[in-house]
Amino acid sequence: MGFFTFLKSRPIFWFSVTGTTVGLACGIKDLMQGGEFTTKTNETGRVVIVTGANTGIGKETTWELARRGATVYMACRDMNKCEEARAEIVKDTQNKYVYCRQCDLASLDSIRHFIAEFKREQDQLHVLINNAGVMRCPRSVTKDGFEMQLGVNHMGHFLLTNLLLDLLKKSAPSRIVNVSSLAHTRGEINTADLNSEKSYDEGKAYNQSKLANILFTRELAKRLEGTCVTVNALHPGIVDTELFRHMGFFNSFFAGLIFKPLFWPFVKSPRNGAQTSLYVALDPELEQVTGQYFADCQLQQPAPAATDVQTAKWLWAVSEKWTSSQILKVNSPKATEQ
Ligand SMILES: NC(=O)c1ccc[n+]([C@@H]2O[C@H](COP(=O)([O-])OP(=O)(O)OC[C@H]3O[C@@H](n4cnc5c(N)ncnc54)[C@H](O)[C@@H]3O)[C@@H](O)[C@H]2O)c1
Repeated sequence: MGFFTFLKSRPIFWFSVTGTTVGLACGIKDLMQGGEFTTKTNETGRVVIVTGANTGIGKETTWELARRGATVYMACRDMNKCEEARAEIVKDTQNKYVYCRQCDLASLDSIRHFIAEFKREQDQLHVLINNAGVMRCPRSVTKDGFEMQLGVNHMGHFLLTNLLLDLLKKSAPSRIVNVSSLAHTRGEINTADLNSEKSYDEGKAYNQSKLANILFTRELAKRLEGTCVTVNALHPGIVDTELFRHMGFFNSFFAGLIFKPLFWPFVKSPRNGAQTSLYVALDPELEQVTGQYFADCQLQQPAPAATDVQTAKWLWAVSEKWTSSQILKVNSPKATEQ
C-alpha cells in the first residue's frame, strides 16, 4: 500500500493524530507562557520611564502601567511610531498621563537632551525600565562610535540610568529594571575588543550586550546600597516581537519562516513577554530585592559570567569613561582603554 493510499484509508486515525498534536502543542504553549503578574497595584501618581516603548514588550509594559494609573514617559527613537502607540494606549486606558519623548539610545546627545527635558517636567521618578534593544544587526556604529548593540543595549542605558539616579534616589523607594536576555548565558565580555573593532560577530555582540545588562545591574546594586533604589535584570522569554527585523531582510525572513513555526509552542505573545518586566517593576514583595535576575516572574540564577565581580567593575569603569568623554563624538572609543 502506497503512503497516500494509507493516509486516505485511515482518515479518522489521522484526524485524531492531528487533533492530539495540536492539543498537546497548545498545552505546551500554555505552560510556556510563564507567570502572569496578576497582583493588583495602583500606580496613580507614580512616574515611570520605559525605553523602546512603542513596540513589542515595551509597548505592552507601558499599556499595563497606564491601565494601573501611572504617569508613563515613552522614551522612543521614532516620534511618529511613538505617537501612534500612545494614541492607542490612551484611547484604551483613558489615562492622559502618557507622554512621548524622543530618546535615541544610539546618541549620547539625544539621551542628555531627553534627560534635560524630563527633569524640566518632573522632579520624581519611581521606575525606570531599560527595555529598548537591537538584536543581531549587521555591524554599524552609534553616533558616538559604539558598536550598535553594545551602544544601544548597554552604553545608552548606562548613561541614561546614571543621569537619572538623583531623581530615583529622591523618589525612593524606586526601581530600575534592565531587560536582558537568556542570550547572556552565551555571552562573554571581550575585554580586548569590547567595541568589536578587530572582528565582529552579530550573535556574539548581542550576547555580550545582554551579559553587560546583568553585570551593570549587579555593580549598580552594590553602588546603590542603603539608598532604597533597587535594580534588577530579567529575561522576558522568547517573545513574538519585531526584534528580528534588525537582522536584515534575508535573515529576518528566514528566522520568521523557520524559527517562529518551529518554536511556536515556546513563543510568548508581547503581552505575556511584558509580565516579568511588570512583576519586577511593581510587585510589592520585591521592594527590598536588588541585584537579581528574573525570568517567568521568578527569581533565577544567571550564568556564572554574569556574577563575575571583576568583569562588572571593569565594564563599569570603561562605560563611565566612554560615555562621559566628549571626544567619543569624533573618535571611536578604543576597546583597550581601562
Ligand atoms: N523578543 C524576544 O524574544 C526577546 C528575548 C530576550 C530579550 N528580549 C529583549 O527585550 C527587549 C525588547 O525587545 P522586543 O522583543 O520588544 O523587540 P522590539 O523590536 O519590538 O522592541 C525594541 C524597542 O527598542 C527600540 N529601539 C531600538 N533601537 C533604539 C534606539 N537607538 N533608541 C531608542 N529605542 C530603540 C525599538 O524602536 C523598539 O521600540 C530588548 O531589550 C530585547 O533584547 C527580547
